[in-house]
Amino acid sequence: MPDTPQTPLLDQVHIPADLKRFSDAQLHQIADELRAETVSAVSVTGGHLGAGLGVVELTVALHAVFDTPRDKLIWDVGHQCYPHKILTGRRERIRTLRTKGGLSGFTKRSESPYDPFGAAHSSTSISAALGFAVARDLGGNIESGLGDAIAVIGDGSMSAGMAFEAMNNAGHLKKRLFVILNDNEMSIAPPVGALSSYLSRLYAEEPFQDLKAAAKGAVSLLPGPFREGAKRAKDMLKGMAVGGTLFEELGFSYIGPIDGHDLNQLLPVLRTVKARATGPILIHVITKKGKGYAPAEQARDRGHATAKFDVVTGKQKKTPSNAPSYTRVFADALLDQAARDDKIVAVTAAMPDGTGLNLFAERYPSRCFDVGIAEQHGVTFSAALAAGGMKPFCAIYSTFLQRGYDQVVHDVAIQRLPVRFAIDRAGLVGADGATHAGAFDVAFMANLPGMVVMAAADEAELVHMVATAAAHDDGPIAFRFPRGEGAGVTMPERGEPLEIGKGRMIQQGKRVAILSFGTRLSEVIKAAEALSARGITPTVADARFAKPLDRDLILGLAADHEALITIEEGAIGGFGSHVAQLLAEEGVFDTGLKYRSMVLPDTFIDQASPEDMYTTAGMNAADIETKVLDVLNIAHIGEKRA
Ligand SMILES: Cc1ncc(C[n+]2csc(CCOP(=O)(O)OP(=O)(O)O)c2C)c(N)n1
Ligand SMILES: CC(=O)[C@@H](O)[C@H](O)COP(=O)(O)O
Ligand SMILES: [Mg+2]
Repeated sequence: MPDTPQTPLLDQVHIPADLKRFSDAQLHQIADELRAETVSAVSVTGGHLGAGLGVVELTVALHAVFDTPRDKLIWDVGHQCYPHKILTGRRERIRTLRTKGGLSGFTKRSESPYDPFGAAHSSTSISAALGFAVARDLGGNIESGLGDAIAVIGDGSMSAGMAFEAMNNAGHLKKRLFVILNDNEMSIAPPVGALSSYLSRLYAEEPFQDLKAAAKGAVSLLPGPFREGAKRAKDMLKGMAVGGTLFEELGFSYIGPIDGHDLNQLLPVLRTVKARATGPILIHVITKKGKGYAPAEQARDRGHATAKFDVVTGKQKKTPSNAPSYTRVFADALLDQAARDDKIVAVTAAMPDGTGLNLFAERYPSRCFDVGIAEQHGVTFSAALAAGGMKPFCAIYSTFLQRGYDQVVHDVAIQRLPVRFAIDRAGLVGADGATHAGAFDVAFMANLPGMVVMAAADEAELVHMVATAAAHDDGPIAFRFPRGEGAGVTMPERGEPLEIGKGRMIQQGKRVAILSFGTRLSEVIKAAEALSARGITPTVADARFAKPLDRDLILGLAADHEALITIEEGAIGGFGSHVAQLLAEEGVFDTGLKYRSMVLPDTFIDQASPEDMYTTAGMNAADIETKVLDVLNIAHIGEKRA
């Protein structure tokens, strides 16, 4: 594939309506050009590549047949939407994907009227499409108009409970609605579970589409070529009982499987359903993740996500790392614990590589469970594993754990079951932006009675926290750690369980104490060094625990200092709120203590590098220094930021 693609037809497409001027044969060429443009753009920005390449033809066909933005096209997750962005007026900015001030890597309402519903977490598209269909039928009125509603959902995302909740509701409401099931036999990792096997069976039987259509009398819904095949199949079917697909049982008409890379199939099918559908229809398309770009097709994850790369060789341009990633440190520490305790089991919700549990699965296949994109189930499953005498480590990104929150409360915390939550991607994550920020877990975990909540200040601490969690049998426990590489500290040979609810002193100083929870500690230390150079040496401590709080440490710091500042990589309502509550309850504020809490601001921060995002959040060393000077009333305005 060339580095700078020639795109003579694509150059004439500024909005999707332009596609309607081209013949079907020309649409084939546009699809080829769109694929090349997508590869070229992602080579510059990095990002989600494979999923977009797999839906190039589908994107062209949907936009050529339907009338967006009046028709609402809703991409599940949204990680496959780069070709859609190119066709919907954002081509000029496509090489800003996932960068500060640039295009989001997902669909986003504020970005374009062609993104009617934002996403980034999976399995929401059918609910959203149904909502638009119902709003349309009830006379809803929005600027872009309300036409058809089309959800495009992948086979991995289809496995989540939410998708089936929506199918159940849609089948009942019988609204005209289109669900395109984009089946590429991949999630981020190979998909798991019975639904995945079911889908494979659906298309393993070649004449299936004909047989099914004939059996259900849906022949008239199919375009010419299929109709003939179906009639032939009907003859073959005489006397043969064919059961409905799962989707038909849920009230959908089922069409497929069809080849999602063949516009000669996609265009007539979409045109037919657009002209004739009255109720909910599921169109099952078969595609290849990474289609058309060999390095993606051949990658283990089919090019799911990539760093910047060289288009010709496919070689990724990764910056060399100085320390192991937190994820890797967690994975190794867990393996170490698991080697000594055969009750330890691990649970991931479709993120084996992202959580590092792929290593656990390799070593202990029968003790590792990928439950698919099913965080709610994963949490309750872990709760029952704990109830059954196992020691589950439930490894879920902070942002995705939000989806399993009632299960955390109802199934884990209320029953005081010792589930160990390994919360990866805590804090601001960078290019994935606000949807993936691990901002809320401290707030939503630490308010639960009986939940222990820890944050690792560095990778050595993480090893100890894994050991602490393994040893903790008296109720649930959670530890959080960020995306990316560790601080490069000396690693302990082995993790040692920490005393629950005890922090540690880092340096003793005067006047002001900074109490850090999590990996901002390195910024705190930088700030402390800068302040020392000014003659103010702060006390620095690492809280380790947000729940239970180290009361002695906190009350001691409050008693011995004029001011106390807490800092954490989380939103309002987290560690700092618990500290404030303690100080208030103990009457410490009455004694005149100056208290400040540094938390993420009460806004959603758009994508940028994590460093830039923390600058926006006002949580880097310079901000901490400023906070200290402010609280001590030391004049500095203009001086530091000039
Ligand atoms: C609730 C939730 N859990 C996990 C993820 C992480 N994730 C993003 S894409 C993806 C795989 C989706 O697979 P599929 O829907 O088949 O799309 P494909 O990438 O194959 O096109 C996963 C697990 C997510 N975005 N949302
Ligand atoms: C789309 C999605 O949700 C994932 O692919 C996510 O982008 C992975 O993030 P990490 O790169 O932090 O694993
Ligand atoms: Mg898939």
